[in-house]
Amino acid sequence: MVRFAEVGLRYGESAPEVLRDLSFVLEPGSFHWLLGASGAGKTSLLRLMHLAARATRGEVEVLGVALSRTRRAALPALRRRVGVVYQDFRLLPHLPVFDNVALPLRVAGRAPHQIRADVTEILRWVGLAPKADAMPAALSGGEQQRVAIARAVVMRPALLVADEPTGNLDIPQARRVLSLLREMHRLGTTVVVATHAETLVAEYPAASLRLDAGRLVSHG
Ligand SMILES: Nc1ncnc2c1ncn2[C@@H]1O[C@H](COP(=O)(O)OP(=O)(O)OP(=O)(O)O)[C@@H](O)[C@H]1O
Repeated sequence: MVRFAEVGLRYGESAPEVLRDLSFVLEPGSFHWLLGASGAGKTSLLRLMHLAARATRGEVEVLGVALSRTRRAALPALRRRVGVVYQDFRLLPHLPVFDNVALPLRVAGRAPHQIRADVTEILRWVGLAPKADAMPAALSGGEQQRVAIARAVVMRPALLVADEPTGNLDIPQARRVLSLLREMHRLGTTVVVATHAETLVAEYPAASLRLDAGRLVSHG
């Protein structure tokens, strides 16, 4: 579950709040679009959800953990339960596909045979098993995004957030990426997808959070 109560965020002490008075609950296993004009605060809201930023007021609870009452030392373990996908993929360019996907498992200290099995399985799931040894630059944008999704879900996160994941893709590639995010939802993951892609939203009507100038203007 994700719960925000009266949350505000400002970047710097004298800066204005970019998120204001956000209160909502996302039930476990739900799928939400995150909508709003450019600058409305979508990326900032997702950063709070994947613990890349800390609320400057109010309470954020991620997967049942109230962050204001949590020691810093406990955050890496919580972070490992949240998968993140970005518009610009953020793959490591000097590593082949397999190693990009293996990275979170290596950081978590998993055994090599387990890493091989998990990465092979997840690459098959995103349809990229034959590209395991390819370098990211040799892949299409859609393929790179599917590698990024594989890396985000290889730790089997309970929460998956995607920030404009189809922004750099054409419609067929975007549909394929979205179908993977939907499949994660079908498998029980809580999923939040920020997007401007009204075509995709129309094709897949789902609950949404809509921001306007840092405020939540609709949820449902
Ligand atoms: N690191 C930062 N430092 C200072 N201000 C920031 C920072 N990141 C975002 N902002 C400001 O916060 C506000 C919300 O930005 P944010 O990126 O969250 O919006 P967004 O809805 O994701 O926009 P877009 O759709 O263009 O990506 C903007 O006014 C932006 O300038």
